[in-house]
Amino acid sequence: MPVDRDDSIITPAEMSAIDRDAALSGIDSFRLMTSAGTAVSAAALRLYPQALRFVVLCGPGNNGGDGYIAAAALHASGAQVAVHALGDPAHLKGDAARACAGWGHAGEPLAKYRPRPGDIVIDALFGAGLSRAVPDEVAAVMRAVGSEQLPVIAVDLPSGVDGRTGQVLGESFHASHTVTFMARKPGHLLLPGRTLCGSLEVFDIGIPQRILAAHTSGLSENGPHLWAGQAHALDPSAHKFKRGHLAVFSGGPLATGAARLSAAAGLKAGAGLVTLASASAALDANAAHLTAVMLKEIGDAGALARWLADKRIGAFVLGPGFGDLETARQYALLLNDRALVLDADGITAFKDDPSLLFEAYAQGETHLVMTPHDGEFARLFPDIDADPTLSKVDRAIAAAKRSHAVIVYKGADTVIASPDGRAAINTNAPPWLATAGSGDTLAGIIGAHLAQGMPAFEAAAAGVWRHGRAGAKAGEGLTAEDLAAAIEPLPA
Ligand SMILES: NC(=O)C1=CN([C@@H]2O[C@H](COP(=O)(O)OP(=O)(O)OC[C@H]3O[C@@H](n4cnc5c(N)ncnc54)[C@H](O)[C@@H]3O)[C@@H](O)[C@H]2O)[C@@H](O)CC1
Ligand SMILES: Nc1ncnc2c1ncn2[C@@H]1O[C@H](COP(=O)(O)OP(=O)(O)O)[C@@H](O)[C@H]1O
Ligand SMILES: [K+]
Repeated sequence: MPVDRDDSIITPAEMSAIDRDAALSGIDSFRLMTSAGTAVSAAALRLYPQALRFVVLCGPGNNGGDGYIAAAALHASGAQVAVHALGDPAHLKGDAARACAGWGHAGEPLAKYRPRPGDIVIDALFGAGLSRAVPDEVAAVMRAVGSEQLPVIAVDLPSGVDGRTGQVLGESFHASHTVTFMARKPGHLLLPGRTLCGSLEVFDIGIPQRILAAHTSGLSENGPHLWAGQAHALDPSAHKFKRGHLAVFSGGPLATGAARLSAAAGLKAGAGLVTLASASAALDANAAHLTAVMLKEIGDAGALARWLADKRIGAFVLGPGFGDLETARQYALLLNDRALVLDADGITAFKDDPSLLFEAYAQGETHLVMTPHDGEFARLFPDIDADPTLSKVDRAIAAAKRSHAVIVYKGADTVIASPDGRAAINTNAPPWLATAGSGDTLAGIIGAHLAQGMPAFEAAAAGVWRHGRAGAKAGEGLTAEDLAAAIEPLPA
């Protein structure tokens, strides 16, 4: 897959490796810093031409170095500039020391900064090098700036946000704008980091694409580049079986709605046929509500085993509203050589013995997609969930490797991860997707993709993206029924 800096996401560790490689290939690191700091000053002048004063807060590392460059450029443009430093600037090293010398004015200590109306704060305290909770002195300035509601332009990352995880280490700035360099870091897209960045600008400081490509791990923002070539335009000679047959398992008589939402979404997402498999007790309730979706009586594992002789059924969705955990376990194990989306109760069914599920799906190409929310994730992967050092991306990848499944780790920052280490962070989901039945709809869309023969990672990534688009199109106040109706065609 070609590496595109617009889609790629690089960790701070990868950024350091890129930086080292750039230096080895003869690129002058001070020029990179100059380029970075100048981009920050340009953003400040562009966004806040009315500023009475730019206050640049400079830290002890290269993030601070970018700050000194920005301060000098703002001063040269005639703006009023004040610099406040954390620690003694005499201890700065390398490029940061050179940038500070270039600024050439005596700065004030950070603790002496008193925010005043008309200030625009440039946060150059910590970037990629933040390694622990910010000191109390920094937290106090963050609170003071926040209570004055001053605009903050963050250099690389809002200080306090961990670039690898998006978590806040102690306290952080809430930026109105963030200028980062080269490519986005996970902390710009994962929560809560995403909400603390304000508008995000990625500035190309001149590191060549080949160096980026050599160090990216396969993490990107979710989008059509991930399934390019896997989503086929409709063949004029298509018939319904060619467009894929999806089967969805219904819950009991009082819990049939979730599976119908999945089934309706699967049909709308492009499966040629969708069949709802229902035990006899729920047949009447389902029959009364189905039109285009077909209905089949499947009451136990024996009936399912007989039905599986029909190889045209390309994929299954098991879990939404299903209820009966023992039967869910039996069905999931019977389906182990078929493409399956396991959601909700289908996931919970394996909480006491997850390895039973993982071993059943270990053979061949990945053909299981699991769609846990936080609670379901913790049930199947309690140790991964409990490890505070892992980011949401790390957790999803570790879970995918262990379970031999594509993991769709849901939430406002859904992460899709494959056992082969590929991962994507989704960014197009509006908050009103948090509504009952929204996850059932997602499972149906992914099921339709699997039924059409898309590989599991691409099917899942495209499903999450279409789900987000449908949410945006249906708009605030949507219900899960509206969501299915708003699913748009998949761009080929
Ligand atoms: N990598 C690159 O190619 C480029 C990096 N640049 C800048 O360099 C930054 C990274 O620089 P550094 O690696 O020096 O890292 P930082 O400047 O983010 O911070 C590192 C310093 O802060 C200290 N530190 C970390 N956490 C602390 C805490 N909680 N309390 C007190 N001190 C703490 C460290 O001991 C170290 O001295 C990037 O964020 C970016 O702004 C730019 O100059 C452009 C080029
Ligand atoms: N704040 C949010 N912003 C965007 N998307 C969200 C948010 N909260 C939840 N979602 C999405 O909504 C869906 C909810 O799924 P789930 O928790 O299984 O609910 P349900 O079981 O009611 O269908 C998931 O796709 C999730 O990623
Ligand atoms: K910063």
